Amino acid sequence: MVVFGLPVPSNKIDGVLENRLLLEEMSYDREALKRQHQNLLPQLNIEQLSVYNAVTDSIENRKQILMFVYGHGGTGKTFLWTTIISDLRSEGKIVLAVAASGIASLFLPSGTTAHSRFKIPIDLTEKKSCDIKKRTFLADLLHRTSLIVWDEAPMSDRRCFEFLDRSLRDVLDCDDQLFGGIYVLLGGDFRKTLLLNSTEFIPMAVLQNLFTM
Ligand SMILES: Nc1ncnc2c1ncn2[C@@H]1O[C@H](COP(=O)(O)OP(=O)(O)OP(=O)(O)O)[C@@H](O)[C@H]1O
Repeated sequence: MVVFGLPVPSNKIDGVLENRLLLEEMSYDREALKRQHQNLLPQLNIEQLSVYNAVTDSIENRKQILMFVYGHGGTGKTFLWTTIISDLRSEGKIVLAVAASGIASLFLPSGTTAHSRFKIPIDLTEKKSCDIKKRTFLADLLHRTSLIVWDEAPMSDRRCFEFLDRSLRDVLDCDDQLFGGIYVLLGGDFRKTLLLNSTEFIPMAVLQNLFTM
């Protein structure tokens, strides 16, 4: 760069360029996202808007939000996620959009499965946490993450949340806060659950205790 008289990138940018995971999350077309957000926001109904305001206010005020958005199919959860995600990503913030299944993740903007994103073990009986190590690209990404959106959450085994909680507390060195202090927005429909053993669900009472619903 110096030889060709070009500006040398700072060490900070070097870190981002090296980390493919971070680069992916920071390469969105922010102008296009801004336009998308400007188009979607005025269309939100009152309930969608109240969730939108709660999430954006909490991020602005740096007060952790743990929220569960419960709505049956077709009530506009994906529409709401897209509005929130386009807003935050247009401001350069990192939002990790995940879903319980691959099919559901396709409906989220740049969504992935929770298992793939957080390295949740396939066999949940074998381990006690996700395979996330400190000082890795994934740990760096999580350090910079503003919000996790987890769609179709009732379809995920409760151990997925427990493993992620445990791992984030460890990786983010924040043992006294749920999910290591990361803001978490869960959503889904309890009527759309797989026929699992009842001990594999997140009990409703636990959700009501920890999350705003
Ligand atoms: N506020 C809104 N204004 C206009 N259209 C909306 C609004 N909210 C939702 N929709 C439309 O309603 C339809 C269903 O919404 P959406 O897919 O977000 O529901 P969902 O709750 O995610 O459904 P599912 O749980 O089955 O995935 C979509 O076509 C979406 O564009």
